[in-house]
Amino acid sequence: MTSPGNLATDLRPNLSVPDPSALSMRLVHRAVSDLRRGTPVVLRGPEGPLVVAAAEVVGARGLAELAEVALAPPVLLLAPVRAAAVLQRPVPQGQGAEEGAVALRLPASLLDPAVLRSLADPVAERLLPEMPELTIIPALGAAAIALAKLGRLLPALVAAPVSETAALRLSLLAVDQADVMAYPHHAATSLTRVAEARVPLEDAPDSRIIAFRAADGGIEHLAILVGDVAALLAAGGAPLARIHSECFTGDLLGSLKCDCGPQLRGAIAKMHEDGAGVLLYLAQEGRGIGLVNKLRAYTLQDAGLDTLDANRAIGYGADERSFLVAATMLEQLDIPRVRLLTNNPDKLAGLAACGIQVLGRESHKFEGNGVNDRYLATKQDRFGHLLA
Ligand SMILES: Nc1nc2c(ncn2[C@@H]2O[C@H](COP(=O)(O)OP(=O)(O)OP(=O)(O)O)[C@@H](O)[C@H]2O)c(=O)[nH]1
Ligand SMILES: [Zn+2]
Repeated sequence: MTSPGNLATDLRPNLSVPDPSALSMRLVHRAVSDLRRGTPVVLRGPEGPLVVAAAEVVGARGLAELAEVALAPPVLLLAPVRAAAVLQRPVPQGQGAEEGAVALRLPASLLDPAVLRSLADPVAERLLPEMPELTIIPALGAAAIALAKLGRLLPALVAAPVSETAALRLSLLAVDQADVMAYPHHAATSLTRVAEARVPLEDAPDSRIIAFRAADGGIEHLAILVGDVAALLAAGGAPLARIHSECFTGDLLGSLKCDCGPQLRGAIAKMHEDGAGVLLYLAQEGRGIGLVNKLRAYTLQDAGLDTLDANRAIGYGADERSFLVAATMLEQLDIPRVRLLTNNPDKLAGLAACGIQVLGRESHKFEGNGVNDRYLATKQDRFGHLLA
């Protein structure tokens, strides 16, 4: 008979076989959680370690911890567009603009949570009394901005060179810059199916929902399978597919500001009419900037910016999504070829680049409603969305 001790030994994973991606993902995921709660973290890179804290959420305690371990006065890392807005002048080439982060020297009087929030947030009241000087920390700055974006925080961080020994004394987490940059790829390729169920839908009674979770334990992505996709593929066909990024306002509340609600329901209805199809419902709210930032972007749109410039003004790219998530899900669903319902050329190119055969495109357009007309026009004029 096997004793409980032996059984435990048999089930123990072989820790002598390293799984670097699992370890690095775990660290990055923890670092993101720390940043979100205002705790500083250490970022290791070729230029030496930096301690960073998110300007949006850091409080007096976080700033005191940062000061305790810093080897030099802190700077504020900002995305170039935000830095230019704070300085009220363009950030010249060679000053971090092309590296993804610009560092502003922070006089001690500005090391205050409310002032930092106002520097980070284009929607907040401007509290900056004087113009700070520009300094540059190129590569590590870019990784810090990337870490804040992973946490869907405003990409603005207080940062300073750090003594790792001092950081260890305060139990601050340390993470490698390369791991931060590799994280999205690892998360997308580590998705596995975790649950599924038959869920009859109003527009497609023969539907199943399948949930996928990444190895980091982050938010799940969903696939909605309509009809018998496997049978269609076995007969040599290519099913309709829709990559739909989550939109709380449009999908759930019927917001008039976008076309997501009609696109979601419309795609499912089309798949039912067509006999089968797959809709990938991706946890990439607001083109990957998150709901909180999308609300900020909406406020900027009310002040006159379009949907693209509003994203940039808060320090994010126009579209932060990666469609590797969608390709991994299709692969796991054994769907190697699709006809894509979309007007977005990036989705076609993104899927094809990840090895999915995109055998055709079906236009997926809905009439404007009077409120979303400018949004739809911007998608066409500035994102290059296809006309028909
Ligand atoms: N940041 C930001 N995101 C928005 C805005 N309006 C809608 N979104 C998001 O855009 C995403 C919807 O885009 P998709 O439905 O994938 O469509 P698309 O990229 O326009 O391409 P199509 O396939 O042609 O529809 C959702 O995540 C929405 O939350 C906005 O003004 N700002
Ligand atoms: Zn929407």
